[in-house]
Amino acid sequence: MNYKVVEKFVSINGEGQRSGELAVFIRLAGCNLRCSYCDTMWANEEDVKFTPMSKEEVYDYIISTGVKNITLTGGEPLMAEEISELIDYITRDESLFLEIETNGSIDISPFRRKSVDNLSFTMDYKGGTSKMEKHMLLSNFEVLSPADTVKYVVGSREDLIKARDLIEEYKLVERCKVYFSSVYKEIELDEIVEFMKEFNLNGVRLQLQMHKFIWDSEERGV
Ligand SMILES: C[S@@+](CC[C@H](N)C(=O)[O-])C[C@H]1O[C@@H](n2cnc3c(N)ncnc32)[C@H](O)[C@@H]1O
Ligand SMILES: Nc1nc2[nH]cc(C(=O)O)c2c(=O)[nH]1
Ligand code: SF4
Ligand SMILES: [Mg+2]
Repeated sequence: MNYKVVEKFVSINGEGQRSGELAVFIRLAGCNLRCSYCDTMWANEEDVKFTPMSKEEVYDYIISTGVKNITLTGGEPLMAEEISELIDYITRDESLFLEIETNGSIDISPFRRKSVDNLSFTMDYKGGTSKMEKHMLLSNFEVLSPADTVKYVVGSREDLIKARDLIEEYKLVERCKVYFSSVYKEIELDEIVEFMKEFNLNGVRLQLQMHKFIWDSEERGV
């Protein structure tokens, strides 16, 4: 089985629990959603150029970098055929830590491995601004573990209000990490902070896409 790799690179992880640390990025082609704000829509085009790589070739590339954090992303990585083989192949090396960026529309339970503790999901909840909210699979909230993250990429107060409601309904802060991220340049960052203060959102963390402060926001391979 070959995976459609559109990008592979080492950078600083700009998002999530390991942001600021080095990470190897494996970006796969294709996505089942079309978020209004997607900053990687080029990877989802039908005719996007990719390098077909086997799980062994992906693993060998990862090892060649000497970097221990891996971010498997896309596009939507969990929609790739036989993706669990790649996930299992990478995580069998306990010196590596695999983080999967996923869009919240795909059931993550088949990929959860009880015995594996070097795998974490960073799962979006797509709010109204994305125009993809109807695709959210709420049952995923029951599958998340303390190692995982729910990421709300917010572009409006309505997105924030929905996030707050779900955080409360599913007691998410007790279940996993909860991050707010801004749709890039769509919402004033202090509006998010004021919202967190207004509703005493203890345990929720505001993240900024660090890589967009280091490089141009359109830059690829970073
Ligand atoms: C490109 S997506 C790929 C993984 C997966 N398809 C998803 O959406 O979670 C990686 C992350 O970038 C975020 N993202 C995409 N476009 C963005 C933007 N314009 N501003 C902020 N975050 C963005 C997504 O919400 C997601 O958390
Ligand atoms: N530097 C950097 N960090 C990231 N963390 C998650 C990313 C993603 O596109 O999934 C990403 C990305 O595209 N670049
Ligand atoms: S799910 Fe992720 S890759 Fe797909 S369109 Fe939305 S942000 Fe882009
Ligand atoms: Mg990105």
